[in-house]
Amino acid sequence: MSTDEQTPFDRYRTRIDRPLVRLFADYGTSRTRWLVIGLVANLLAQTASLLPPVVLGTAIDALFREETSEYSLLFLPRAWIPPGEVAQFWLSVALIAGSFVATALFTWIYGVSANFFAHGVMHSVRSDSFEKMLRLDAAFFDDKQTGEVMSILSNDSQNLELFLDNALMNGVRLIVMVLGIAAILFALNWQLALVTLVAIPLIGGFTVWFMRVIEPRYEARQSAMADFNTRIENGITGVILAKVTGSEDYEVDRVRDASHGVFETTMDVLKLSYFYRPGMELLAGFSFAATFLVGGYWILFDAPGPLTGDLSVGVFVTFVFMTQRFVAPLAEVSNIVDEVQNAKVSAARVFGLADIPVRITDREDAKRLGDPEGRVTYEDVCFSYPELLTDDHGPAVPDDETETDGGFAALDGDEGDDDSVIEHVSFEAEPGETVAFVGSTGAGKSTLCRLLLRLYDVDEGRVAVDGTDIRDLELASLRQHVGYVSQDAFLFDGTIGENIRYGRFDESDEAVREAAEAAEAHEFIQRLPDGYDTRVGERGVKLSGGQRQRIAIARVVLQDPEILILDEATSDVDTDTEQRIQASLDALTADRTTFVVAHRLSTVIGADTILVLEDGEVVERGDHDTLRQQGGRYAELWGAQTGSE
Ligand SMILES: Nc1ncnc2c1ncn2[C@@H]1O[C@H](COP(=O)(O)OP(=O)(O)OP(=O)(O)O)[C@@H](O)[C@H]1O
Repeated sequence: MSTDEQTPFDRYRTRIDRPLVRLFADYGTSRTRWLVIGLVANLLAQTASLLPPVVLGTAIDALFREETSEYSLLFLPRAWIPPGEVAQFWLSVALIAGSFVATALFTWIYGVSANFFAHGVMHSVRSDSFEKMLRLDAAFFDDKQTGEVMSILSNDSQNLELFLDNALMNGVRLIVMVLGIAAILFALNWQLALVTLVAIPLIGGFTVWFMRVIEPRYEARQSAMADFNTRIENGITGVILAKVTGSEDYEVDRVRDASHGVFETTMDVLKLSYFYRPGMELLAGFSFAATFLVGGYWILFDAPGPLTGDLSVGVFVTFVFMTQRFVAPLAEVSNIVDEVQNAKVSAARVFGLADIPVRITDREDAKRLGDPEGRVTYEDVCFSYPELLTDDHGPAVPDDETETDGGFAALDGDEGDDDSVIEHVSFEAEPGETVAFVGSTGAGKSTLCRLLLRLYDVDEGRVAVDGTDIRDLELASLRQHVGYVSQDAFLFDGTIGENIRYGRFDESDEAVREAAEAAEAHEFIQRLPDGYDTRVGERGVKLSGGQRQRIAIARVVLQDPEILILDEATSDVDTDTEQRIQASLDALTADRTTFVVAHRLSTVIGADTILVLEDGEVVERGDHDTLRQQGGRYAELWGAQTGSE
């Protein structure tokens, strides 16, 4: 995917307004308790940590100097201060020790609560994003979206986590520190406080500028990361193809290019970050140096320049300590800004995914498909694959709220019917009948099957089961009654038993074995070292194509649906096995409505109806004998395959 090509994710992402506010609104509110406890504890921890320098300053002036002044503390009522230097000394010790203990205790409370909040939010974000991904229309996965989704689940989740547990709490700490310190310094000596705090507006201005210029760079980096993930994903999935075509160098170059994109965009971010970070430290350092210079001069000589009054050593020491205390959190502003910016972009991507409308879903008044008889009707069905709109096709994002196509547009539309995959197809399959789709490659056979599963919706006409439009049925109940064995039988990493049981998780071992027997799979499974407990490897790579297909057939036998789709279900097995499977398939399909897609016409001889498709249109229909006698396209195909006239 080139970076100038916008994916639906990009399109919905750019519409997200204030993503971090939405993060709190959607995910934070149910966990406010933890957030509030965390914030309060953080506040108390930071306040307690400010006490020691104040107590130290007072102790210096009231106890340790020759000319002592009165012992008074900003936060302690005068009546609570004991008379006598020794008692005051012990009070100081107790206050300093107590504030360290309080800081430790509140830091622990805030750490635990803040993390409960942050990780709780992340848990929900991750699970919701995955669920959303799984519920997206099949058409999304026709495009290269996997890398994007992977990025959201890993990279973006991590960014949000950093924001929620680091940036948020450090931000609060920073605000408490700066405000708390400013208040204390102003109360102690407002003139010197002005000198110390003069850097604050500069720091603020510098930060606002930085946030403005860094945001587009973060977006570019995130996008480059997603491109890279997509490339890697593709590279790993296609590793065998790359090997057998000797294209390793080509793949490596493509990944290298994508990686270089990540490198360049990351450097763009870092160059600016590393300008900002030392800049911030310098400004904070100036504040410290200015305080030391002005305060030191004041004590050594007299109030400098326009400043007036006295400055005691104790107050000066408190200033020096306090200024240092706020230099450190200020230097952290850069990290906080980094994390906030990253999180903004990531949250927008998370909500970009969340906002992609799902078109193929249950209608509000959808009916459950009970125990269907299995009559299937296609009425004047037209279909073309939806295209995820790019700029060439107009905006994918609905311009007004009435448009609900979810960023899809059918390819035909205004551009004529050139891209139509199915054109005005009508037929009916009575319960228990077998209908075969034959025709040259790309004629639309598999597409017709996918329409019955509602992986896509028809553009015109309707597909009905027992007379009800499948768009009016609950999707799950429809799919429960339609079994599907496709050309490329997919297996999950897991055991053979688990794969047969997939979708019917409660079935007994006995039922699994019977299903395998019906699919002619039991024999080879038994010969495997761990039988039904043998792991099949990622995507089932440890099994042959034919073995995978037989497991997929066993899965559908176990499902026991009223309607069955066998889309080249036996294309990967040898003729011998095919004949054996065919016998069991015949038993399986006898009383079910069955759709068979097959290139080997010998497998469809027994079908009640054979539909011959050409470019999405039914050009011939009838049973085997009728079609052979017609001497048309079917007879031609039959002749080519069998060598007979
Ligand atoms: N997911 C998709 N997105 C866009 N176009 C598709 C998609 N799947 C198939 N097509 C196109 O639709 C047309 C019909 O494809 P389909 O898979 O239905 O053909 P088929 O008759 O089953 O072919 P085969 O015998 O090779 O399996 C083809 O032109 C194909 O390029």
